[in-house]
Amino acid sequence: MTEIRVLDESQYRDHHTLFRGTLHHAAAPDEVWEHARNSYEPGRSHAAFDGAEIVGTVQSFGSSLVLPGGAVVPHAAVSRVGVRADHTRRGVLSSMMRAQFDALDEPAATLRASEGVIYGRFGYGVATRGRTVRVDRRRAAVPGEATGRVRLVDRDTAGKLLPELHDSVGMKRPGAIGRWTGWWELNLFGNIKPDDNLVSAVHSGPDGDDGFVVYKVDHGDKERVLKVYDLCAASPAAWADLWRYLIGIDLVDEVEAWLRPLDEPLEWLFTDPRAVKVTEFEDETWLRLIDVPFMLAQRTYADGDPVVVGVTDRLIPVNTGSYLITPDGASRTDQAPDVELSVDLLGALYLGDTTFRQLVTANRATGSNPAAADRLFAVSEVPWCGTYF
Ligand SMILES: CC(=O)SCCNC(=O)CCNC(=O)[C@H](O)C(C)(C)COP(=O)(O)OP(=O)(O)OC[C@H]1O[C@@H](n2cnc3c(N)ncnc32)[C@H](O)[C@@H]1OP(=O)(O)O
Repeated sequence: MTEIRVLDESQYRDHHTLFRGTLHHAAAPDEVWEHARNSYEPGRSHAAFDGAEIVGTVQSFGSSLVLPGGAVVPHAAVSRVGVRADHTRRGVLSSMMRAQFDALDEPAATLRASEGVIYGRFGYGVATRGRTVRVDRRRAAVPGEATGRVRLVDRDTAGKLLPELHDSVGMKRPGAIGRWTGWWELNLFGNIKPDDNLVSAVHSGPDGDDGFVVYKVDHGDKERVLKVYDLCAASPAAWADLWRYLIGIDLVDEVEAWLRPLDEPLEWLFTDPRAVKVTEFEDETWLRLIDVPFMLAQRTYADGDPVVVGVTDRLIPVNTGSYLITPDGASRTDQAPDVELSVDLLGALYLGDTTFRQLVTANRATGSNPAAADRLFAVSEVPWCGTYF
């Protein structure tokens, strides 16, 4: 019999070690733990206990989420989900997920999934996706002249400047999430070996700093690949200048950027569209609407006739019901639904990555006129997060 408990500070390292073990990694050495410990926030780490032993973990970080229309709501970034191999497939994760939903104050949660079959049953749906691109540096040219300036910054400067810039520049597109202090420490600046040549560059335009890129050059046997980890820009001009800068760096064969927005118009930026090869499409954000009425009321809708959406939620039954969606907003209703779907699929639709028509075609939702719902849920920009955790 396992019991789910919220951990205190003295148990965080055991939590971390158990989770790493489920990914087949050894326990973190002290120098890595020094950075990882700062990502633990009070009251946000659950573990499953079998007697005195931890056999499962879940965790979340306090964050925010940008919605269609620009509203920003609190959001929980869920991570470090793992169950010890000798305790899997007996409901441990299911119990931890329930305990986590009960404990969370945020109306929505997102995660990155290790496998595609795990999280739908818990109400998470694929809400943003990304594409990995490789740019042949010698074939890529950006017409015109740079309009701003790109300057390299050292790691200490980047550690102060980039979080501020992400807050102002990176929180525009629906799907973007606020980065917590521990994210920066663990992902970009803390957990980096001294010989890792991670480079940060900041763009400034007429109104000051308005974009940045973080990258590293890998020296392979045959080719040198510049890998872009992070690229944010406030304007098309800053975005074009940052790419112009990247393809201008000497002793590089290819520029690879992982999980970029599906609508990033690189093929239109370079004179030769074939300089860009898409090497992968991947799901990025898995979104769980925890408070469905609140979340439906927070995003905006396009013009169109009113539609009633019927939602079923097995784990959080209070969400189950019908919602009237109009160009002015969303509210509960007793009317019969025009389209019906489960909460994981509402998560997939919510930011605009997929459509009712696609889900009805794939037999995942029902309704005779999905196009009417799609008109209301239509967005002008493909949602994308850009923050891996
Ligand atoms: C956000 C992140 O941290 S992503 C990282 C996720 N962690 C990992 O991938 C680490 C390795 N895997 C694990 O630790 C475990 O297998 C977990 C956490 C994925 C699943 O934990 P479990 O305790 O086995 O899940 P639980 O027993 O509650 O399963 C619930 C249901 O999901 C199914 N399920 C769970 N994991 C999987 C899986 N990997 N593949 C297929 N089905 C799965 C179960 O069969 C069960 O189905 P049922 O309700 O029809 O019986």
